[in-house]
Amino acid sequence: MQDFAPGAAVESRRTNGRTLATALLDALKDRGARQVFGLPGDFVLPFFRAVQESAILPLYTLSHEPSVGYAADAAARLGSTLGVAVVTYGAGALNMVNAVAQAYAEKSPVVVISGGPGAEEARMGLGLHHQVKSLNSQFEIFREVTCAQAILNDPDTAPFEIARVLDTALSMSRPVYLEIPRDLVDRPCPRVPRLALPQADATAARACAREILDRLRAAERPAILIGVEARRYGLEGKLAALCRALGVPVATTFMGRGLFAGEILPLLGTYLGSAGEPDVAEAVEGADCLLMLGVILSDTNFGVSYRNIDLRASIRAFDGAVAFSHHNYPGILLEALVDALAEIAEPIGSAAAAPSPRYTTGLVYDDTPLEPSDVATALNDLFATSGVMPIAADVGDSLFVGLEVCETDLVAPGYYASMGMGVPAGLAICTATGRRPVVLVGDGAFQMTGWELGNCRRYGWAPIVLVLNNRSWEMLRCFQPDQPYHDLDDWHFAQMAVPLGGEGVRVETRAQLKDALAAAYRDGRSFQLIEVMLPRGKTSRSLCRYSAAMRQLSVLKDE
Ligand SMILES: Cc1ncc(Cc2c([C@H](C)O)sc(CCOP(=O)(O)OP(=O)(O)O)c2C)c(N)n1
Ligand SMILES: [Mg+2]
Repeated sequence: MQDFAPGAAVESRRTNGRTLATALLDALKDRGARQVFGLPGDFVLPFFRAVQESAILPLYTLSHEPSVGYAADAAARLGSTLGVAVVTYGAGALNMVNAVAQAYAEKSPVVVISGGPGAEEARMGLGLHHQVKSLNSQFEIFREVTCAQAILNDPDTAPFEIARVLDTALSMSRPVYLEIPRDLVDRPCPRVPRLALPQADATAARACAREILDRLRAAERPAILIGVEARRYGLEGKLAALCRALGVPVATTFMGRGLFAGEILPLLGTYLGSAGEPDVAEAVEGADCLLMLGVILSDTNFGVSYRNIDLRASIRAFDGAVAFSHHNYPGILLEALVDALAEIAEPIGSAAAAPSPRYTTGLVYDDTPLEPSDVATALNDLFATSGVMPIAADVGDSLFVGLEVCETDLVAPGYYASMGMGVPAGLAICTATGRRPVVLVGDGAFQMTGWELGNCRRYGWAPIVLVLNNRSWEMLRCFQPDQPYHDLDDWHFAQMAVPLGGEGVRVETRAQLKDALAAAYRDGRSFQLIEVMLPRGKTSRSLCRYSAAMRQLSVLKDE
């Protein structure tokens, strides 16, 4: 049982008119949540009413629960804070499991709040609508994709359960699950206490930092690889300063793409193994001491390299521990380690703040038919003159086109890689940052959640949405070229934009794309859908290299 901050017990006897619902909403806001995404149902209507009437957090509803989960996940990533998804019991919550699984795999602190059966109806002994097997089935399903869970069925313990679950979401940076019985929503409830957060062991962090620096100093070719925890724990500024002080070359992982936008540090670029820039691969794979900070050891981060990284010569700080080749330091939070390293940092290498990695610009204005990488070049040209915009990229070639756009904030599921996040994440960027995003999404992924654009008008959202329409599941065709089921029909998405409340245009040439982007940038009154027609069988340079490397690797493994 975790300790509570002093005075928590005293506070617990005063409710000050708070209810279980408003105590939960206050606790979410106190811990950094900025909005609630949701889709109601009868089990959660009482809680929805409390969200609406209390106005503690703004409420945005979307049209399908996977999108609610993706939007809450994106809001969490963008703000390095809690994202909130409120859904009904059964049909709603279980519809969102995949999005929450993605948040778990990619370390995003989404708070799932599901309405649940009240005590009386639970005792009726009848199967309830939306119930699957037992009344606890949903709780058990979410246990597998979250790091902490609670059913708030006891108002006396509810404040402490809420504190335990929310503070675990923040410290682990992973999703959590709260079920709120619909007959308890308005029950009086004291303020949710602040837990006494686990104190970082500064002595251990300093000892670990000294050992790391000794190893980096002793190495001939040290390198640093930084992953998503840098964003999840809001450490990009501290890490950029540390890397400048050390003078060691830095790369980000595939999932860490978009980190350090606007920061100055010796950043080589994104490590993509043999599918990326050779000099970046050489620096990472050839390092005789690779310091990995906040990196998920996944196939998408490391799976495409001819040379396996020598993990025995690497040091990995992840999930609150630091692993060396033959020993570990448990209980070292990343921020405590970065602070300890910064205390003793000195120049080890001579890698100066590198010029920003190379990105293609100068798309020729002519009638040449478009290819996927032209989209990145056109965006780089736009950003060079108008300033960068945050990007949400879906899975398919749009994920790889996003790699070819210059450094900017990027939300993309680069590891769990579920389709459907692009448009909902773009809508979340509108609410979480107040900035106008660019969404990169393929036609297949747009068929899944693109319709959420129909919610833009009532909330005043105006994303620029680039639908890469190759009438194909093209990324799958890269892996399996000879099947007709990768061919999709032409859905003419641009023609659907106006009925959904936006503007749409179909483009086929480089000149048409440049004109459409310029017009979309000028028109912030509604969402702007640009349907980019692309040939089947053509992919971006990055996806082409990635799939070639995957094929080459599978050939090598078969030999
Ligand atoms: C929810 C979901 N379903 C299926 C997949 C498998 C899958 C891909 C990955 C490998 O798992 S890439 C891809 C095709 C994407 O098509 P589209 O959006 O049109 O993009 P593009 O044509 O650029 O490929 C699928 C179906 C997935 N990642 N996520
Ligand atoms: Mg496609």
